[in-house]
Amino acid sequence: MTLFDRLKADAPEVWTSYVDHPFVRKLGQGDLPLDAFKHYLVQDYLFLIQFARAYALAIYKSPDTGDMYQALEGVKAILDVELNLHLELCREWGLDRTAIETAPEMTQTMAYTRFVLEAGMAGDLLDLQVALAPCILGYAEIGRTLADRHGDGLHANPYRRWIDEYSGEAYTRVAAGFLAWIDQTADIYLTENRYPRLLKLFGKASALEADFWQMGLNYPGKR
Ligand SMILES: Cc1ncc(C[n+]2csc(CCO)c2C)c(N)n1
Repeated sequence: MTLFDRLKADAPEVWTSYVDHPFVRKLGQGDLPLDAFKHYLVQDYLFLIQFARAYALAIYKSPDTGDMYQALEGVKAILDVELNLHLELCREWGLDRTAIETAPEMTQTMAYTRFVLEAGMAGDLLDLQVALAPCILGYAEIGRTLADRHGDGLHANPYRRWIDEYSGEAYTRVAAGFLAWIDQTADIYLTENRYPRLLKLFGKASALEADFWQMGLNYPGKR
């Protein structure tokens, strides 16, 4: 069993509250209000800036160069791919980079990103990876679930691009690489007596992901 499967099995409720959140269901059904998605995506851009810093911290916390290169791939995936995908989508709604980067950061965005950064600063690479895991592996699970559940109707779904991105081959490979990377670190650092603390980090990060979706549903101007 992978460390990720063990963590999920020990935190089933909070994990489901994240990967099966009403925001995710609506995204898959295509009936999520566009204003909710826009609000989410602008905050997600701000989230990713901090997340790139967390991945950069993983380079600093790496025990060897193999880990450093793995973490570097994560930094590049965010700065070269993810942020540009967000900018492209936002441009279609008339929002440019300056508008997004000067948008006020929501409390939920701040809470989640600073939590991950703090987990990494206070701990070792394994703590940081466990705090990052719901984000990296949860989106792969969500993408796969939505593509399986709504595959036939996706051509008519306005959020198809997002679902295609996270269910696609390239992202599936990123997630598989991350899954193997955590287990490799666990082989070095994991002892049974530190498992409860890792489970707490995993549960908290998953809860903060669910809060992030909820923030999207509570978009400004919602009646
Ligand atoms: C709130 C929130 N959680 C997770 C992701 C997913 N994600 C974050 S960084 C990254 C690229 C990793 O290589 C991916 C897929 C997101 N965008 N926003």
